[in-house]
Amino acid sequence: MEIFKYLETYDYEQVVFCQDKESGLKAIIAIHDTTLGPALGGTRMWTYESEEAAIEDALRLAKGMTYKNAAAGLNLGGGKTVIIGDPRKDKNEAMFRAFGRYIQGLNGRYITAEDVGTTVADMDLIHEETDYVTGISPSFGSSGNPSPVTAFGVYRGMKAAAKEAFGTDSLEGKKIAIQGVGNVAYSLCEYLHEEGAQLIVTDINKEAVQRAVEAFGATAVDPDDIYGVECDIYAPCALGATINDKTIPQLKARVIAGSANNQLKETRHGDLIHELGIVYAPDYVINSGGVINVADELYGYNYDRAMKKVEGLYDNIAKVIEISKRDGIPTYLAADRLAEERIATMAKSRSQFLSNGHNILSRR
Ligand SMILES: NC(=O)c1ccc[n+]([C@@H]2O[C@H](COP(=O)([O-])OP(=O)(O)OC[C@H]3O[C@@H](n4cnc5c(N)ncnc54)[C@H](O)[C@@H]3O)[C@@H](O)[C@H]2O)c1
Ligand SMILES: CC(C)C[C@H](N)C(=O)O
Repeated sequence: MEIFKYLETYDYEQVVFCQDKESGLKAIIAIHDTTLGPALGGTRMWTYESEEAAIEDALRLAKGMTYKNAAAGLNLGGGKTVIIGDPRKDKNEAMFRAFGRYIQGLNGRYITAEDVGTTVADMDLIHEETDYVTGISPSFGSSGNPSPVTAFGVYRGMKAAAKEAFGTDSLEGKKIAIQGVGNVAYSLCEYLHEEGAQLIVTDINKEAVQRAVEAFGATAVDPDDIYGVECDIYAPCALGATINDKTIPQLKARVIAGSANNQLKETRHGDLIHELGIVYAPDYVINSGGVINVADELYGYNYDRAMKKVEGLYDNIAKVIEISKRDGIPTYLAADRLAEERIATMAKSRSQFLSNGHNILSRR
């Protein structure tokens, strides 16, 4: 990978490599764009096949956060961290403390939170070293685990997409196929069950499936069978890239709305589902409830205020659908347009000179 060429092509600002031999920390902080404000994005801990794969993931995820935060209406830029390691075996206190010091060194250009493989307890350790961390324990007056709020946002966005496909946003009696019933999807199931939807679930973890079957009367299917089940809505809530050449021909759903990041394997798959008339709620718009929730901590966390904002994801998805119809483009492109237009507008409105503590006048 020619790293500077890549950074230049996709307009990245900064990449920071962090290592601490004693604790085993190997982390990459990628800051994509801070036009709207400091870069906020979670820390993912994962066993990568190679260092190059880890760098690529950090870069891809950081750019995704620029778009997610912009489309969510947050005054925040995009960044992300990956820590190379097995979250079940390789974590220790010193590692997260060392990482916290690296974040502090960025002096507020990057703010972190949870992502795959990291928890509220890890954020609390980072918080020992820096204030530039969110999603820490509610005992600090913070928002804690973002997953239930992400789920609420997915529920609201799903209703908006259903309105477009079925003419009503009621999910009562709708058959909804859910891939992965982890943290986000279990809470999502609660909302859907409450509204009277029929749930079909799958997970590679049999206990997670059993829990959903018992709590919500869900029907369980094998992981490979979820794409082809008779349903109205497909909710990808596990990994990315599940909308691809192999799965699209199997889909019976008229709506795709789920929490997973990077659902389209390639952008052309977004074109394909659009041509098939499937209403796709773009991943980074519908799953932005978590980041909206943790971002509220920056104002002094207020649960009701955060939930009110997340409730508004119904309107965000409706807006994306409206742009898609107005401009005759797939919804994934409409979402990009929404984010890019906001960044461009704010960049213009900020071009006015503002004196700060480090300009020449202050040194006189
Ligand atoms: N947690 C949040 O607030 C949040 C916010 C935005 C986006 N997301 C995204 O939503 C998705 C789910 O997040 P989560 O926090 O619930 O994670 P999680 O790890 O709690 O849940 C994911 C579930 O998917 C299952 N799974 C993995 N591979 C599978 C497969 N091939 N088939 C079926 N099931 C499979 C896992 O066993 C697990 O139960 C992730 O893609 C994450 O990046 C989460
Ligand atoms: C800041 C975090 C809560 C972000 C979350 N991991 C996401 O992908 O949106």
